Parts: sequence; structure tokens; C-alpha cells
Amino acid sequence: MNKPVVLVAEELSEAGLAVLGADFDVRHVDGADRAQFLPALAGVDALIVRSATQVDAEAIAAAPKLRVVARAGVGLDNVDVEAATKAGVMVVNAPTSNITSAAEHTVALILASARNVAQAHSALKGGEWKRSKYTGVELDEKVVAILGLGKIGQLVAQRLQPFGVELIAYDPYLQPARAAQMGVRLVSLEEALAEADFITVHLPKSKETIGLIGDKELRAVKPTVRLINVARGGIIDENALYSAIKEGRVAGAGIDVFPKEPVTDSPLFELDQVVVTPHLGASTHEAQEKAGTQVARSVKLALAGEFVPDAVNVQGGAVAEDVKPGLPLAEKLGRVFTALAGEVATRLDVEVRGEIAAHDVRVLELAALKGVFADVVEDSVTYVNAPLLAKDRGVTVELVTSPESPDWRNVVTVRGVLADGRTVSVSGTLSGPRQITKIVEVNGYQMEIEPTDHLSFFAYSDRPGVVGIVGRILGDHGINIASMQVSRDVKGGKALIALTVDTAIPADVVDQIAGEIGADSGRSVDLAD
Ligand SMILES: NC(=O)C1=CN([C@@H]2O[C@H](COP(=O)(O)OP(=O)(O)OC[C@H]3O[C@@H](n4cnc5c(N)ncnc54)[C@H](O)[C@@H]3O)[C@@H](O)[C@H]2O)C=CC1
Ligand SMILES: O=C(O)C(=O)COP(=O)(O)O
Repeated sequence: MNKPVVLVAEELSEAGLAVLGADFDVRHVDGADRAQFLPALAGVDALIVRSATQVDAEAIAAAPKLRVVARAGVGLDNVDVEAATKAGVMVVNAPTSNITSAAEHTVALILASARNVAQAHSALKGGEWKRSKYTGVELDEKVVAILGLGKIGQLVAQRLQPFGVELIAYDPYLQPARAAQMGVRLVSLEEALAEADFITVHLPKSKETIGLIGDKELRAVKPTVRLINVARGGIIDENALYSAIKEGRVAGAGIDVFPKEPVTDSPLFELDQVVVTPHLGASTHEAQEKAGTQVARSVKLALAGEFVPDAVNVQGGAVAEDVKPGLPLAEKLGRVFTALAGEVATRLDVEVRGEIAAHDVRVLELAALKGVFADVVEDSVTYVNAPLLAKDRGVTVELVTSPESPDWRNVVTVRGVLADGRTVSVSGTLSGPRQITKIVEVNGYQMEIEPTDHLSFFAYSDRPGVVGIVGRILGDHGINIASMQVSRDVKGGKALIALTVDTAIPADVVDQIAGEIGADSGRSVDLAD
């Protein structure tokens, strides 16, 4: 069988490639070369990128088999996450892989800018012994403003504290108390601009942040200020920064990122007061090893159809260890539900009862939805597109949780209302130390049956002889019964036979059984595929 194809579009660490191992057909392409990149996407199951590859709607459309885009780093501004989600493609990143390296590079650029290291280095290597020209400034007792006090911003704050600086930050999404715990005073952008001796940017690239520091803002800063950008080009407007330095309104800058990359002709390059690096914030062996191995592991999980903790476009949030075994259970229940219903419900409740309901179990709703649509749509149903399939079909979905369980067990129920008003439900649990999946309820009938590959249900009026008829017909067709249970509401009332068989029951045999026992309904579901 052909191995899943993983296209590596930018440099991935050896450690990351080793995690992929021999399980995949690993191919390489220059993601920055569109003429090469787009054709290479045909037949690709997973795509691994960094910051130089534009994974836009065109690229996603060129990869009809694509199931996951993995960004070996933090920033996702080069990935059209919305387009990926619409296409049912999971997007994952490595959110902590390179934050230490980026924070350390920030400190490097702050010090290099403060002490004119790069400029003095070039002059001396060029034969000039000049000292007063490169007189710098201390960090001690200076004010450092951090724009974006997130993972990297916080690491920068920690690393700068020993330099005796006063730390302030602008981050409207952070609580002042949380910042205070880090020894940082939250301020407005205006206060940050007015008070700072150093301004360092650690913001994601977004419509909000592009141009955040423009001409107006650079007229509100101290003329001795130095600006550092190890986040994304364009957050500090490059032309405004150039003019501010040329006019003596800004003392200097340390820039690692640029509006368009690669770049060799930025106006900033002609300014002696600016130290630059070619997007090196994450370029350490340690960061690349972490980023590569983390995304490789995510790719393996995604291609195995499993839940991926670092997925950014899956609603399920973090998944507690206790919840994870419920994922295949919920998915199976979703498939059984649709087989019983014979159609897509207009409304679905996914109910989680028991101890695991104390956790965030939104991912179980996703898994159930994945199962509900698994046998309904041609395309592969993923944690990403399952909610979109429900929305597109006008199916309202609700997650219901209750730490109280009908018995001591964790029970997941998929319950739905069909177009004609009928209700269908199926519940399951995980039983015993081996966490075996058991169906414990179907349409209100209690049972305890393991949903193996071939499962069937027949609803009928309770009376003698029915089990024998079912056994005879299956025997006549050489179909062996693995397990069978009868459940009824009251003696002589309505009953349900649930059975698992070793080989699939053909539709005509299902109809024959239903006909001979006068069944209200007969349903089979094959979970094998
Ligand atoms: N140069 C390089 O090699 C690297 C660059 N980066 C860049 O650094 C950025 C930040 O990374 P992390 O700290 O991990 O992200 P993060 O998401 O942990 O932190 C971002 C912070 O910015 C804040 N924020 C968002 N929008 C804002 C706005 N409009 N105004 C003020 N604050 C705002 C958020 O509240 C959050 O606290 C990434 O998005 C990426 O673009 C990350 C790694 C390496
Ligand atoms: O992780 C990020 O956001 C970065 O900017 C790192 O970019 P890179 O992977 O080095 O191209």
C-alpha cells in the first residue's frame, strides 16, 4: 500500500525527519518557489512549512488529498487557516518550540543596538579603530516597553530583569494583575511610547497589528528610543522608522523581520543606527530540533485520524488524558447513530455523563460528529470539518455534560431528532481495565454489547421464537453470530435485538430478517472500514 506523502517545503531538522521515519513518503520542495511548490502538492497528505512558504487558498486547492498543514514554529500568518478549515485540513503549529530562541535573539538585538556591536564590528574589520563614534547606552535603570506580553514577551521580560530595567507592557488582552506577577506594569500604547527607552515587539501579525507603530507613534517617542522587532515585519512601519531615524527622532533599531522576505534592499539597510538579521529568531539548533520533532509527531497523529493537541483549527481545546479514550468511543457511537437513523438528524445532542464530564470534553462532541458524518460524505471527515458539515446541513449540535452518571461509569450518548420527529439515541461506555467499548443503550433499550466490525439491530414486538428466526436465517447464509442481546421495555411489549456477526450481513438478508420477524426496523452498521 502506498505510504502517505509528506511534503517538506522548508528546512526541517534531522530530528524531525527521524520522527517521520520510514512510515511516510517524505518529499522535499522549495516552498518559496511557487512554480515548483504548487505542482508538488498533488497527492500530498501532509505539508510541513516554516515562515517562507505561503500556504494560501490556491496552494490548498492544489492539494486535494491534503489532511494537515504543519507549521514548524509559532507564527501562522503564512497559512490561510480559514481556507484550510473550509477544506477540512487540520492546521498545527509548534507553539513553544522556538520561543526561548526568539526571546534570546531579542536580548541579543537589544544589546547589539544599545552598544553598536554590529556597526563597530564592521568598522574595525574594515580597518577603522573608532571608539567614541560607537559610544552606546546602558540598559540599567532604563524603561523597556514590551508590545505583546505573550509567551515570548514574558520570556524577554524575565531575561531583561537582571539588567536593572523597568518593565512596562502594552497588551490589551492581559490582566494587569497577571502582568504585575511578572514584575511588569501594563500601560496603554501611548504611555509605552512616551516612557520607553527600548520598545520590543512580540505581537502576532494581524490586521490589528500591522502598522501599529507608524509615523504618528514614532512622533510620540523619546528621541533616544531604540526599537526592536523579532516578531513580524510591518508591525513597525519600515518607512516611518527610516524617516524617524534619519530625522533624529529615533536613536536606533534592531530588526529581524521584514514586510517581505527574503529582502536585500530594505531602506533600513543604509542606516548605520540599525542592526539587522535575516529572520534568525528561531534559527538555533535547539529550536529547530523541537519544532521539527513536535510537528512531525503532530503529522503522524493527524494522518492516523487521531486528535492533535497542537491543532489550531479544531474546537476541542486541550484534551485531558482521562478524556482521550473516549474519542474512539464517541466516534463509533456517531457512526452507529447514523446507521440507526438512516439519515442525518436535524438536531444532535452529545451527552457526556460521569467523572470525565468534569474535564473539557468538547472534543468528544467533535469525535461524535466525525462519526455521524463518516458514512454520509465522500470526503474524509476530520475533527476540522465535522462541525462545518453539521453547520452546512443545518444540524444544530449541543454538548450536554453531567458529572452524575446512571451508574458509576462514564457514559457518552449521541441522541438526535430526525426530520419526521423521531428520536434516535445510542449510548456507550468504556469497560474494564482494557477500556473496551460497550454499547449500553439504543433507543432507550438497555444492553451491554461490544460494537465489533459488524453490528445489527432489529426492533420488533416481544414474543417467543424471534431469536430462533434470526439465528436460522443467518445460519442459512453462513453468517456466524459473535454476540447477541435482547432488550425489551416490558414483557410482551417492544423489544430490540442487538447482535454482532463475523461477516457483514447483506442488505437483502437484513430485509429478510426484518420481514420474517415483523420488525419495525432493521439496521446494520459496518465499523470495519
Ligand atoms: N522572528 C522569529 O523567528 C520569531 C517570531 N515570532 C513571532 O512572535 C509572535 C509572538 O509569539 P508568541 O509570544 O509565542 O505569541 P503569543 O500569542 O504567546 O503572544 C502574543 C501576545 O500579543 C498580544 N496581542 C495580540 N494582539 C495584540 C494587539 N493588537 N495589541 C497588543 N497586544 C496584542 C496577545 O494578547 C499575546 O499576549 C508570533 O506571532 C510570531 O509572529 C515567533 C517566534 C519566532
Ligand atoms: O515561529 C515563528 O513564528 C517564526 O517566525 C520562525 O520562523 P522560521 O520557522 O525560522 O521561518
